[in-house]
Amino acid sequence: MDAAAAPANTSALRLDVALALLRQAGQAEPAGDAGSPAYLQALIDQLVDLSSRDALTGLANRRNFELALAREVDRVARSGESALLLMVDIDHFKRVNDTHGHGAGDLVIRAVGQALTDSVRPMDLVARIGGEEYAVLLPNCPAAFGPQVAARVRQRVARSSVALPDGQQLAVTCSVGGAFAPQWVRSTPGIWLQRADLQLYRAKAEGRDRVCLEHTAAPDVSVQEREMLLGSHAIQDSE
Ligand SMILES: Nc1nc2c(ncn2[C@@H]2O[C@H](COP(=O)(O)OP(=O)(O)OP(=O)(O)O)[C@@H](O)[C@H]2O)c(=O)[nH]1
Repeated sequence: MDAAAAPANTSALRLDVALALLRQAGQAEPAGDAGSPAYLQALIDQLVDLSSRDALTGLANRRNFELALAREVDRVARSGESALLLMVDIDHFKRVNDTHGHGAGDLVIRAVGQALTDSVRPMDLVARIGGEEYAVLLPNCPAAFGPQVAARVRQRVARSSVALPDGQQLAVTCSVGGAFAPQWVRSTPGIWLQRADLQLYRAKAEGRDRVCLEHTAAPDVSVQEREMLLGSHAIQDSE
C-alpha cells in the first residue's frame, strides 16, 4: 500500500477535541474510516471552514475577510477592475442590548447579517468583522454602480424588522461607508480599509442611517500607495 495513503494511527492523533468542535457546531463527523486520508482531509476541510466563519452569524469572520481583502487588492492591481469595499455598522446597537438584553442583540446581529447577504451577489463576500460591524467586499463593481449598491444594502437592513421572542418587532438601521480600491495601483488592504472606515465614520457623524462613499470614482492615491507604485524617489522628485 502507498505509504501516503496508509491510515494514520488515530490513537496517536488526539482527534477528540476536533470532533467535539464539529459536534458543537452542529456538523457531522466525516464519513469513512477514522484515520484514512479521505477522513482526515474531510476533517481538515471542516475545521478550516469553522475557523473561517463567525460563530453567531455563519458569515465570514475577520480572518477570512482579511485574506479575501488582500487577494482582492492584488487582483485589482493586476486586472484594473474596480472593486468596492463597504463597511457597515448597526446604529445605536448598545441601546438594543441595554433595552432588550443580549439575546435580542444577538438576534439583531444575525438578522442584519442575513439582510446584507440578501442584498448583494453570491460572488460578494459579507463578513462580520467586529461586534456589530460588518464588511462587504464587492469585486468587479463598476464605480457608477457604487452608490446604488450601497444604498440597496442600507435600505435592505432598514426594511428588515427583527422579531423578538416577546413578540415585539424591532426596527434596525445601519450606517454604511465605502471606498473603491485604487485601480492599477498596488495598494495595501490596510489603506483600503482605512478609507472605507473614514466614510463610515462620516456616515455616523452626519446622523446615521445613511451611506457615505469616497467622492472620486478613482480615489486619490495616498503617499504610501504612490511610493509603492513609483518608488520613494519619484515622490520626492514630484514634490
Ligand atoms: N448582543 C451582542 N452585543 C454585542 C456583541 N458584540 C458587541 N456587542 C455590543 O455592541 C455594542 C456596541 O456599542 P457601540 O460601539 O457604543 O455602538 P452603537 O451603540 O451601535 O453606536 P453607534 O455605532 O455610534 O451608532 C456594545 O454594547 C457591545 O457590548 C455580540 O456579539 N452580541
